[in-house]
Amino acid sequence: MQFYYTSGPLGFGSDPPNPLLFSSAPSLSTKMVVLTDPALDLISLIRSPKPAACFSGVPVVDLSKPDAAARLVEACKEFGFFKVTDHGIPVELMRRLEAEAVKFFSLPPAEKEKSGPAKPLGYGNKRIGANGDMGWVEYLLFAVTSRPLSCTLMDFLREPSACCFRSALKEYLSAVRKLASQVLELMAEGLEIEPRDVISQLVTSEASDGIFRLNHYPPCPVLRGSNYSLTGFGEHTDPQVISVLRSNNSTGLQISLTDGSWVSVPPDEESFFINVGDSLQVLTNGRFRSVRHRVVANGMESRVSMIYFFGPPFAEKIAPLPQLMGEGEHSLYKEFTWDEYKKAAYKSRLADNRLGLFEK
Ligand SMILES: C=C1C[C@]23C[C@@]1(O)CC[C@H]2[C@@]12CC[C@H](O)[C@@](C)(C(=O)O1)[C@H]2[C@@H]3C(=O)O
Ligand SMILES: O=C(O)CCC(=O)C(=O)O
Ligand SMILES: [Fe+2]
Repeated sequence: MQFYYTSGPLGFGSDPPNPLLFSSAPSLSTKMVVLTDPALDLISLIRSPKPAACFSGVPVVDLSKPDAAARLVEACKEFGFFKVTDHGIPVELMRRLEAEAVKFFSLPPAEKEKSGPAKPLGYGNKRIGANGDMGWVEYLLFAVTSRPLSCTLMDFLREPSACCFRSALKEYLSAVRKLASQVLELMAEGLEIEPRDVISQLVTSEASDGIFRLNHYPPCPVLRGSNYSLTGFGEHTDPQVISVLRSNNSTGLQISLTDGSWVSVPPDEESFFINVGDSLQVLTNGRFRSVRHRVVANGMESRVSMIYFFGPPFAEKIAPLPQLMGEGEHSLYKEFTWDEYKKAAYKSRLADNRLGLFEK
């Protein structure tokens, strides 16, 4: 493959024909590629064609079944990850919000950039966080609390034309908040600890630090016809208690198993995927593992994901729940507040072992 360097913008799907493509040859290995400066970033994101195996073992927790609490605890211990079905949230609501997100991401770059750059909230494009991480992704990151949504909205969402986006977002957030409460209460039940809301109240109080993210991984024309892929969102664990993820029917999400191998999570647009975050690993003194995950974009599909990250109030102490500790059991972690952890997390790179800093 040959690379030529030019200057000019490297855009996403809605832009004019991609300037990276110089010839119409079908495979990456035979393509002549003209590189714009930002395309240098693209090279670092290209991954070799080593596909992760499609994993049929993702634990599925049917919330209507009596064994939900036990299954969920088992999944959190083994994988830190599971899929939730029979959750009662209408798929139409998920599709409504997804359609609004797609509309936003289809706007001309200059329009989208009015809501950016993400610092860390707002519209972001390829740059993830403030410490040099890059991914083939554009996104919107909002702060969401149980306070009125209007407190935390970006300008474009305040405009009368955004009323459908606003109402879908509001309804979706409220439904997912209820789902998270239900899941966290089932966790307490499965762990046999009281009160049942001991974990859920951490993330549903007025002061809880909730973040909502809409991610768009556009197709990448350079990779069409090749079996190369791109780093969409690099490997990491989520710092919060849990993250509730819903995506369209595209592949890309991968999780790391206990042996360090990566497997691909089969998509399911009608279900939710739950990640155990670092804070829940600490609250359970390591019984639950916070799952390392990443998104690999394949260049063909457009992936849209929406993730609600449930964090505790800033002043909350993150320490193992006393109800859970066995006799003589010590905390594996130094004491810290969510504020301290979040500040440290935001100084780290995506792939860093953030909890390592707080291990005893
Ligand atoms: C590189 C970074 C992006 C991130 C903040 C950080 O410095 C390390 C944690 C990252 C993460 C991962 C989960 C969520 O997507 C996120 C919003 C979060 O709370 O922590 C992101 C942060 C981000 O994109 O700003
Ligand atoms: O977009 C996805 O499917 C997952 C992204 C993710 O892990 C994150 O935003 O923290
Ligand atoms: Fe994540």
